[in-house]
Amino acid sequence: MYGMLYESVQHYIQEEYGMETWKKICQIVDCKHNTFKTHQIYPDKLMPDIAAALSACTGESFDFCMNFFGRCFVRFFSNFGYDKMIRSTGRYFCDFLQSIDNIHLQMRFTYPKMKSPSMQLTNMDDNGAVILYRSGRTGMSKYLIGQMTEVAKEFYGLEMTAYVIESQNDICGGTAGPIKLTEGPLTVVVKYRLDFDNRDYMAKRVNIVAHPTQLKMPSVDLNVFLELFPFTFVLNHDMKITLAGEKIIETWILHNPGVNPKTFIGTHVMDVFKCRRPKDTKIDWNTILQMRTVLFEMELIRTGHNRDAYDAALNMDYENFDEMSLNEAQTMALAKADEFEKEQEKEQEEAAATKHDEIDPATGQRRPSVGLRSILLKGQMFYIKDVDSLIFLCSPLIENLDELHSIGLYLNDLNPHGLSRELVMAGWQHCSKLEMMFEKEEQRSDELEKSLELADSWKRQGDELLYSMIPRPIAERMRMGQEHVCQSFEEVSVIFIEVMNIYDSGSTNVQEAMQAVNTLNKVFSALDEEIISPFVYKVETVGMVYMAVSGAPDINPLHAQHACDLALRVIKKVKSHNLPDVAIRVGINSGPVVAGVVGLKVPRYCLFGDTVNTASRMESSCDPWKIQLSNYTALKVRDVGYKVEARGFVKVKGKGDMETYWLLEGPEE
Ligand code: HEM
Ligand SMILES: Nc1nc2c(ncn2[C@@H]2O[C@H](COP(=O)(O)OP(=O)(O)OP(=O)(O)O)[C@@H](O)[C@H]2O)c(=O)[nH]1
Repeated sequence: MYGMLYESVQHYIQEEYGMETWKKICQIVDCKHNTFKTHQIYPDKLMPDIAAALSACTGESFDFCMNFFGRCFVRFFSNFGYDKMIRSTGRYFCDFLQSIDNIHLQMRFTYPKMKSPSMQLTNMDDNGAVILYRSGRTGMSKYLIGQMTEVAKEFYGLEMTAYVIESQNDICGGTAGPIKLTEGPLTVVVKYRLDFDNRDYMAKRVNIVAHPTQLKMPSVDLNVFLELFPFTFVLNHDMKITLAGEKIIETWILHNPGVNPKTFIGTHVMDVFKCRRPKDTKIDWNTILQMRTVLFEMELIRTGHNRDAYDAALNMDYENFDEMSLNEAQTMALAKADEFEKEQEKEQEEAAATKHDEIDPATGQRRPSVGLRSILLKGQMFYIKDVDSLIFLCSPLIENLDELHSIGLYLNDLNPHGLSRELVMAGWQHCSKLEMMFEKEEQRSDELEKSLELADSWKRQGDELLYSMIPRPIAERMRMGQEHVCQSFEEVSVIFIEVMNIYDSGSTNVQEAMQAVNTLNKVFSALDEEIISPFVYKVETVGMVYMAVSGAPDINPLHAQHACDLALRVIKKVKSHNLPDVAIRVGINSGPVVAGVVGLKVPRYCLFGDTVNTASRMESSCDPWKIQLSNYTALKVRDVGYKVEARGFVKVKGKGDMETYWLLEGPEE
């Protein structure tokens, strides 16, 4: 189903139920589309699925939601200017109800793959009307009620109530899908009673019938009709073709080269035509008599090329074949047969080359057939009392020049007074203009999608950069506009790691400096890989020193263990890199700190307090490849199974003698 219907649903759900509800619905139905493209086709099941999800989110019934979507569509398409089309269908609501099919037919160029429903008015009275809806889609019957209710109110100022009189296959559809009792597509048929004040319309009809001065005119010979409408045909009570215009016969021969031309007259209409609209209509005398306001679409059946039958029609005797003895018609027919034969072979090769499933899985729509198109006649069935027959007054529905050619017709075949020629030319211009517009729109929406993806990736990179400078929870709070103030923490564990023997600061050798940077980058990257948020957070690197903390900004009672685990992991990891001469040493201390973001240009998350100073001293007074813990930290982890060894008293700058410990191992796994 075209995206336009989904755009209206998304627009009004966001407007009336809020963005959060829409996001929740997208989650429930697993819809990945940020936006719906008007002219793109999406799976039909999405509509009932969204209704079921909205029903779950709001507690409204499924029918209420589908009705709401129908009303949204009418309100939404007014933004596209289609309201003018609705208002121009007629003075009264009944005029509109009789034109819905035609409205969709006008949309064929804009929505070429549209599979619109058919609606026909079967009865009307002062208090309303009865309408018959047919569709190949399930779940839309309440949607239609919403549309008609909204049109009656918005465009005709009428309060209308509608209810279902009888229905067939009217199930809600969606992911569960329609329950197919028989093979082939499901046809939904629903008969509605519409109650509204219809007195003006009924009164108008009486006046028109009663007043016009009906001049007594001589009756017209039916053949005149057939000249005026060369694609017309006449049906008797058995629905057999008794008369037909020359163009429809000629087209039929063209499409059935192997069949005797004379068999067209006298054949049952359904042996040479398929009734495309209204869908699933029983073609018998009484039914058709009731449907004289309905627009029919009849498609000519093509039996394709059949050489043997063709020759029979030409009663050719190939044994004593003498090209010179052929008459003109036979020569033409023979040439046509050869031409068709070549075209059929080419099409069969093309069809084989591009063999694909009949139904496009993405949209559930039937793929267009390959090869010659048959002709579609659109018109109305009129009863002519004088000859007690039905006449199908119609014109070919041909959208553009390509289709005209594919049917094997020319502009001259189309009756000059009809609109078919204009339709073809307009369609052709319209199509080429529209194709250009579609391409532009597709380009624009693809560019939009790309720029959205680019913006997303920039945002992600920006976030990563930000989180590398400021812990995520702090950054999120600042992004919400919360002023970040300093925070004090009762107890954290601060870890200092220094990379040793990496560079002689007195050296002026550029090569050595670059080597040192590369090695340092390798080591620091290895340390970064061991930082597991939110247990440990990297605070900064200053020179050869890497500083981390556990217990801030996310409070963590196991901060001492997590700090020791990190230290043990990094010693093991850096050792495994076997970098020549390089060593590291680690110092850890636990205690209170104050933490906050400082600076505007390059904001940094910093820790303050003596705990930090002491942790730094634990590192700067540590031996290579060792982990030195302050007394407080060692006692904390020793109680939970970490192996520590007393180092004794160490003279620590600015602290005097301090009792410290080596960390040997983690708790038994
Ligand atoms: C005037 C502007 C209108 C436009 C541009 C329009 C266009 C469309 C389009 C594109 C579809 C989707 C068909 C597909 O994707 O195969 C559709 C379906 C539908 N339209 Fe319209 N339409 C219009 C008016 C109406 C009105 C006034 C009604 C009824 C009151 C109506 C009844 C429906 C229904 C019930 C469907 C659902 C499809 C189904 O049941 O099979 N439309 N329409
Ligand atoms: N990387 C880093 N080091 C810190 C931080 N706070 C303190 N230190 C270090 O911890 C050690 C002890 O700090 P203080 O007791 O203030 O010593 P100081 O006199 O400022 O500096 P020294 O010259 O090292 O004695 C010093 O080497 C500081 O560089 C910090 O936030 N980041």
